[in-house]
Amino acid sequence: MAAPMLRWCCPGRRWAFSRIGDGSRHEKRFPAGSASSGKRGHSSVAQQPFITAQKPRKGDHEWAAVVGLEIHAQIASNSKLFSGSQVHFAAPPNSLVSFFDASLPGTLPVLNRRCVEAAVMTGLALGCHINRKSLFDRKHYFYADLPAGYQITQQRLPIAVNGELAYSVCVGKKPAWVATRTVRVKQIQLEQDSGKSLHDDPRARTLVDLNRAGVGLLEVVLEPDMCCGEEAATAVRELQLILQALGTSQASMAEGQLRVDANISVHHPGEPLGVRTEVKNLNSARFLAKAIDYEIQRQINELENGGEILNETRSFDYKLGCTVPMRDKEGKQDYRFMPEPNLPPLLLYDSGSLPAGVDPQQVINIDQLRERLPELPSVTREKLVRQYGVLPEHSVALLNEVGLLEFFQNVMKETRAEPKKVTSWVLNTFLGFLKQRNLAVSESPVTPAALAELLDLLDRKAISSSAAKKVFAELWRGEGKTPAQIVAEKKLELMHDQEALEQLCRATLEAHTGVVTDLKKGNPRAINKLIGLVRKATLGRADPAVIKEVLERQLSS
Ligand SMILES: Nc1ncnc2c1ncn2[C@@H]1O[C@H](COP(=O)(O)OP(=O)(O)OP(=O)(O)O)[C@@H](O)[C@H]1O
Ligand SMILES: [Mg+2]
Ligand SMILES: [Mg+2]
Repeated sequence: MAAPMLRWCCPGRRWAFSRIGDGSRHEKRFPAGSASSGKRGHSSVAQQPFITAQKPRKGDHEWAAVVGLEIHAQIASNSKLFSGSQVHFAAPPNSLVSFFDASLPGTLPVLNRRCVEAAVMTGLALGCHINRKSLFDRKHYFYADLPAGYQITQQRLPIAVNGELAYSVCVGKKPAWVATRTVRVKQIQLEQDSGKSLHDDPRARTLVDLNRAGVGLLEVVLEPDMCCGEEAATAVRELQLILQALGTSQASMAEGQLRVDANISVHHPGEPLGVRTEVKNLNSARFLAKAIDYEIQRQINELENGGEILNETRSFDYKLGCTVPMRDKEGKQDYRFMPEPNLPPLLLYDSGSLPAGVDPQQVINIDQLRERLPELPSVTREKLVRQYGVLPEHSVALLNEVGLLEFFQNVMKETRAEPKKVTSWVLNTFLGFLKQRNLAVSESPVTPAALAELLDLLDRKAISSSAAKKVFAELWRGEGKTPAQIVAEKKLELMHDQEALEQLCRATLEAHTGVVTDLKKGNPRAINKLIGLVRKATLGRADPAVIKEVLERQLSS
């Protein structure tokens, strides 16, 4: 499929800072330091330069893209939203289904306190207003994995409204900027998940697994404040980190605990927003970004060719890299919303409004939940910058990989090396090894203690940095040797015998008179050649700075 030329702008690109939406979006920027994060080889979208489209050429119509997300996060709870069935990933099909989940007549919903607390905590963390009264509604649609024929959700009066999600992006290449952007949170609603339909194509049948039916979900609805796939993926990543920090959802996209519907439209800047399409059920940050960018281009092409955009539901074909209309969702669906008659309004209290003498187990006190809020990722990042002098974009990278921050902090506890050095080793060497082998931090054969010891050796100049790389590669083999043992076995310790080094330098100068002549003629590279020759003769065990000093002294004498 040939990629058509992009002619859309995203606020934040160096060439187009126009604002779209209703103007509430804002951005704070600060320099990200000298190191460009784009070349670090990280997979995270937040680490890539934030430029994906071409500058419109003179005469081109400029297009602005608008993206709004609906994010479904599975609540981390032992039991379902309205029944006592357990919640487990990958349990045998239909092994976690109560009569209520299967919609047998005569069964009634009982609200799970833990799910309500998770919604309130998430709302508080996103600066939402928590509604003291919220309502449950039935949303009707027919699907084999929805036995009741409706889903219980909060359409009329959701539990939390009007919040804000702030996230950091690296903008530009060199110099890079870390910019903080915000997207408005329209609402957070509690709702039930559906079951799963397993399509057995060879036998032309569909099997239904109801284990997921009735699991509690938080639907976080974001206003249409974003403008491209990368921005949306970065916002989702931040929300994922927040949910994980709160413990309200494990939010693993791979395990389907975080699923995103992306709403996308395009318009000419200054004109009303265009008709949106909705790309359903994206469960990877990469596919989310790809699906959105594809859909933006498709809509622009369609409109430029005289076509129109239908308000339709689409899915992303990740093999072809394109969005396609969903056959079963053609046309606007009528969900026939109605109040859920079996659930009374959900009432929440704060310390001031708590009725006297009430059983604390029977009510939820928002103020108590506020006190239980843990440190949020944005605060952790600020602390890293303040406490260790870590560059802002490095603080983003440290939080972006599960377990990486803890690894970094554990190395810091045990080493004398500077935080800057530790950050560089953790983000470049350590993360590089992990990425190359597609491993998680928890699967690393190198422990924080081993890396700390290695960095100590480097810090007291016992080994050179190239030797340190060799030691790290050896540690990665996971044979249980300590860095000091590897250094001793491989004879990697720096040469401290000054007399021997002097002799090697002298011998090198005598054996390579051509290079010496070159140097004297003013070729600046010749000295590096000589340093390289001496290093080779020492098997990489001499410090290049010391070699240079000796060579220059001998040459001038
Ligand atoms: N013109 C637009 N372009 C892009 N996104 C839009 C536009 N208008 C609204 N949106 C986004 O569409 C989403 C609407 O979500 P909401 O849950 O309110 O309704 P829905 O999609 O109709 O319902 P459902 O939950 O059944 O999918 C929001 O994320 C909002 O930001
Ligand atoms: Mg929705
Ligand atoms: Mg929707």
